[in-house]
Amino acid sequence: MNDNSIPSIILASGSPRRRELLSLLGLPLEVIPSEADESFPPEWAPERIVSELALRKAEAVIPLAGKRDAVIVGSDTIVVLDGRVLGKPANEKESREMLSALQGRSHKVYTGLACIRLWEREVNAALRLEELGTRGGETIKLGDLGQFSILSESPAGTPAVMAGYTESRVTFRPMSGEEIGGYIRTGEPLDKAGSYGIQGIGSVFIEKIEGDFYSVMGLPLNLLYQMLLRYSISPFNIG
Ligand SMILES: Cc1cn([C@H]2C[C@H](O)[C@@H](COP(=O)(O)OP(=O)(O)OP(=O)(O)O)O2)c(=O)[nH]c1=O
Repeated sequence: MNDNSIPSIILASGSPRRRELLSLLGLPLEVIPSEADESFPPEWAPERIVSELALRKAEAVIPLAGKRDAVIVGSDTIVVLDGRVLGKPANEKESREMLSALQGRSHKVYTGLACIRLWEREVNAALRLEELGTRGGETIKLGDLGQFSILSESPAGTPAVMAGYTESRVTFRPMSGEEIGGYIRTGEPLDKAGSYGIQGIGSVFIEKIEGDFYSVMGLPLNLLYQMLLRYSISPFNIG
């Protein structure tokens, strides 16, 4: 297989971190940021929030992607502490509150991932928008890291839409008020779920991580790899 026969991966995200991580796979890559609605009902479980938001982000890019051979990838990350969902902080005050709550203890990070296969030729274009409502297909577990489900299939049996999540646990060491203030002044926390970046200077506050580093950073490459294999796309077929 050469580069031309591999469908483009379209990353439905404005996140530079997700782009950086996805580019590690070495597959043909494009970015189309998604404008999807990211609200959710309060009763949703974390697994559902991130899976559905990842799918919504990917769906929103379908009309922009056009008709061609491609896979749209959407992702979403939340931090959960004592059952409370921490998204991105609205301002420095919220950032300080989040970091004060996270320091000296463990929390969970959930990252959702969704893939939608697009086909150029109508005959194979099984994906119709109404199919996206289909639920309840095969579910594949990835040990205790997470799982993904195949949500619809093409007539040829090719999985068209997949969505899933990973779950990791991150433990912060205790932080002083000065450390929290100093960290906020670096600007790193402001565009990140939970107000920290495990991949940046925030790493100095991390005591340990149980789970997947790249999931905490925003894109589970291991989960994505498993999904892409279902489309017969592998980074190891290149060259
Ligand atoms: C916990 C944590 C989150 N994050 C980031 C990943 C995500 O970019 C962000 C969570 O917000 P998201 O809403 O998941 O993503 P986004 O708005 O940045 O990008 P898009 O919706 O366009 O895909 O927080 C880190 O970079 N490091 C971390 O350690």
